[in-house]
Amino acid sequence: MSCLIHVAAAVIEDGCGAIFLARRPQDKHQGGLWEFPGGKVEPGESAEQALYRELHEEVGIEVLACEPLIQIPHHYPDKSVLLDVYRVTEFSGEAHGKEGQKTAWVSEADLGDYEFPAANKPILNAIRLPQRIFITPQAETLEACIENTLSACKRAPISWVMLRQKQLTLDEALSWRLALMQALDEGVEVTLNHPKSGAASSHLSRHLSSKELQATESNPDSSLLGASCHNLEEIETAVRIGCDYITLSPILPTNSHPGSPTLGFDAARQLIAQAPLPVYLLGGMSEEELPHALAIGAQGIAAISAWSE
Ligand SMILES: Nc1nc2c([nH]c(=O)n2[C@H]2C[C@H](O)[C@@H](COP(=O)(O)OP(=O)(O)OP(=O)(O)O)O2)c(=O)[nH]1
Ligand SMILES: [Mg+2]
Repeated sequence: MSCLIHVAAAVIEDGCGAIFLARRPQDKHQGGLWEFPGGKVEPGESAEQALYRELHEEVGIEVLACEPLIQIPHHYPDKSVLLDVYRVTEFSGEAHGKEGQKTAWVSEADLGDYEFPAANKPILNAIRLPQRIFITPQAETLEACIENTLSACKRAPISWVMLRQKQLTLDEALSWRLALMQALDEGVEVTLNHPKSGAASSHLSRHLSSKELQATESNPDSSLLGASCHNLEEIETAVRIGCDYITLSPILPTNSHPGSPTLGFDAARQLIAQAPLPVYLLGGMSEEELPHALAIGAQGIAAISAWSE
């Protein structure tokens, strides 16, 4: 860990859906690529202090409010960095390229048009992914599944649903997914968690069990891919095959697996620190646990019963 260069970087938001980017000078490491402004944490500084200083020096703003977004350890051939990324939600001053660098306010949807250093892929995922994943409880019928999901969406601002109905064939699961999408508000993502999902058409958001993860060579297309992980080895596999996010479980005891060993928040925190991708805590999670999950660096929580009656 000691050879990692600690860097504080900022996702500066204008409150209307745009994010401020700067272009790295040609002569610097990763030169010519777009970046989230920031720089190296100096000895004696906290990451947050470095963030405030760098944003004052590089883009001429004073940070008024920020929150941790994600930490990414990344190894380039020539150096290793630990990107400590914060969301800057309030600031004073007008952001501009104080050191002559090119800058742009870019809408979240257009971030994909910009070329970033390789370490930044997880930042882009952390920006676009929500804090909650609702996993559908096993349902006898499609109608019951829709009903369960709609009622969960009424209890919390859920914009991501994982359709997990292991009793269905792949074709049935695909048609349930379409029906579910039609029943939900526009913009709610439905990810398929099914043992045969690899055989479905590409461009489908999919979630792999840890067993399927072991059998997957790489992310074959650019669609959103996630995996269930329980330990560091599985996390490393998920990163290697190009997963966009993972769930980490079991965090706390659950009714569905009484007596099973759990990770707890401390082990989860240590695993998250080593995971260069957004992590959702799973197992015994509820709205009350969400702030705790965010505080240890998780992207959010995934749950079945948290938002059910
Ligand atoms: N600020 C920033 N750095 C990034 C991003 N992605 C990424 O890989 N990096 C890497 C590139 C550099 O190796 C390192 C940041 O160092 P830096 O060159 O910005 O450091 P600095 O502002 O303190 O400038 P200096 O010491 O070179 O004068 O982190 C990103 O999005 N933002
Ligand atoms: Mg910099």
